Amino acid sequence: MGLVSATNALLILFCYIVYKQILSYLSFRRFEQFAHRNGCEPPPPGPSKWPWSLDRFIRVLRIGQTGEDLLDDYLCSAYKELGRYTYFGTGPFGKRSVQTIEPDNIKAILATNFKDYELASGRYKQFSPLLGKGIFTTDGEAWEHSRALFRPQFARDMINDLDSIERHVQALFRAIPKANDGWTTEFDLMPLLFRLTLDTATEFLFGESVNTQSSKNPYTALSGQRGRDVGNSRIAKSKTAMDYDEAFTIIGHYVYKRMRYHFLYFVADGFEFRNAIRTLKGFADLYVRKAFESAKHDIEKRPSATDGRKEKFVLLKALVQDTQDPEKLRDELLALLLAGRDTTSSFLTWVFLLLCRNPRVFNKLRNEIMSTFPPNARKSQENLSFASLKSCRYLQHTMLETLRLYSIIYVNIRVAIRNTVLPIGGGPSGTAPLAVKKDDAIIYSTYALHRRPDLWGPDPDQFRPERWEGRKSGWDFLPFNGGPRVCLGQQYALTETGYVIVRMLQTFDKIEGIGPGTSADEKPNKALGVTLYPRDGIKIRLRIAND
Ligand code: HEM
Repeated sequence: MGLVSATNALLILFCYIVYKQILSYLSFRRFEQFAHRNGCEPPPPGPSKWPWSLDRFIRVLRIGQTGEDLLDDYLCSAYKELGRYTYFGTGPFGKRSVQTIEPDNIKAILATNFKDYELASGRYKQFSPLLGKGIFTTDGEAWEHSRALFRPQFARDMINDLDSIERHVQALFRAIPKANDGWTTEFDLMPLLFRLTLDTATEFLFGESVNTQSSKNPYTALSGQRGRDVGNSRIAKSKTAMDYDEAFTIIGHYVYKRMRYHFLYFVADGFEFRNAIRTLKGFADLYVRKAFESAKHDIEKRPSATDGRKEKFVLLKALVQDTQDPEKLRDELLALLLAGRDTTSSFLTWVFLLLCRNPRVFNKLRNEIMSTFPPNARKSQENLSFASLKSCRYLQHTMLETLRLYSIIYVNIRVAIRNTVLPIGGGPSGTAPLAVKKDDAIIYSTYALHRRPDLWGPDPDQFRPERWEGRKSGWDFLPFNGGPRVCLGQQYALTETGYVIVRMLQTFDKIEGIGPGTSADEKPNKALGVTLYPRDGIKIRLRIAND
């Protein structure tokens, strides 16, 4: 009896496998016909030598030991080796992918054929322990809903509130250690910038800053203040600024590992990761509680309280009106916080590292800032606005050049949800369209795109803001992505970064590099996490300006 049922089970399994093979064959036939109908030709295979690209997979896994630069030595060099900007790869278990840095192809994925793609299910796996189902891990109606909910937060008048940024910039100035010789002492600017953006992002997004910079020592607890502000929760009392800082960093490391480990992503897990996630979730819970408290307060409040004035949009309030589910609310808040904090701080860090490595640009930019925004600090604040920052050309060019060289979200991925076509990259000359099969992953790196010599000139690795003179950016420059899912915080990030640069250069007139990567003859090491940032921070001294 046992033998009969085992034989039956084997037979069923065999039939199932045959059935799946037939389905797969038919689907491939349909795909080939689709490719033929659309005049598509295949792209060249990638540079891997072993089946399923296992050699490249192992190389990525071992990058920590070999010391290779994942972006320069692995990713960009593959395009150089092949002499092509689009190639086809087969990953573990035969998973198909197209790697491309053709502007037309990226435009097709992100805009023209947007409906043919979704965010990789891989992203959900990599981020889900932290973000759950937030704007970064959803597609379709759920994503549209979140985006519509957030959009009013990014309107021009919301971004233009530079007073609140100024308060945090003042806290940054106080945190910079001064010596008695008119210079600062040697210090690492990076952690201070990361704290600055956590403070500004929480104020901008949630109406109340965590003020990590304002405690006497930024590494000690801030719980008293937070406890009072957001209700005496246990979490508020037990966590410190350092915890949050560290939690963000730890999570960044794990997300990077999970990306590198590909289908083995679940191996990059453990107590440290889960603990960091718990810390951040606790952090977001402070704001969830605040949102519920203020919603309750609004219900109790009499309607005349607004005095007929147009009420300011308050994101927390809008979120609470939308959902009463605390977990959903927390997922949304965490997604926004991660988007707002790590990106802008990484961007600011690269700006100052590049200025430090390029004294010529530093001096030119400072001269332009000092003539555009009068030197008197008080007056200069009044002159600073979204519009005046935009009109300071060399400032804008310096920011764009930084984003070109160090694209903060350095690599991205989409998955085809139906058979579709990419306009370029197929055939022997690479000019034919190529067919994309349902479930194929399209991987595009803006880091590599921004360093293509045919698009950016013979010196794509050089920091030269002047290259932006008279240049209009299109699909060859995508630090904020493009199409319907373009970054919501783009203008906010550029305004905040421009503001911080102006205030720093008004206050300090010389920058002297001390740590690794701060001089022009030494390549800075990169750290890849959720964002791309300098691995060694920026160890510098600054001279306090007299003008
Ligand atoms: C230099 C700073 C920033 C860079 C380089 C950047 C880059 C990006 C990129 C590349 C995406 C697209 C991700 C994807 O679809 O795969 C994105 C999306 C997004 N960003 Fe930013 N970002 C920055 C700052 C900010 C800030 C400050 C905020 C909020 C305060 C923000 C909020 C968002 C949101 C909500 C999305 C999701 C849009 C959607 O999926 O519809 N970003 N950002």
